[in-house]
Amino acid sequence: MVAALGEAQVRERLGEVPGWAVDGARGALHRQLRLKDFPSAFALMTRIALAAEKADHHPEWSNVYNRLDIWLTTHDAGGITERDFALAHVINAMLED
Ligand SMILES: C[C@H](O)[C@H](O)[C@H]1CNC2=NC(N)=NC(=O)C2=N1
Repeated sequence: MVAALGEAQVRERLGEVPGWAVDGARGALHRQLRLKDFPSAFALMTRIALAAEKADHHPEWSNVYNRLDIWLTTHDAGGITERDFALAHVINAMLED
């Protein structure tokens, strides 16, 4: 089991994952994206879903048309862990393609 990172550790590491912020109320990393349209948003969600399943680490998210909100938190640890930063990195890399 992975341990939740402390608040200071999380803030220190935020610089590694541009675009992500801490959502304190949810105890999660949060990023909001606006894609070109719904197919673009859903295509990205499909890619994220496959990567998440492979890593056995799954996002919380909300999609409205071209907007996608993603929260990364580790339910087993009750907070933000290395696994959330790892998935944030993977998502950011997808956005660079
Ligand atoms: C049994 C399975 O490995 C766990 O339930 C995994 C699945 N995906 C998960 N995803 C997230 N975000 N947090 C978890 O703690 C988690 N746990």
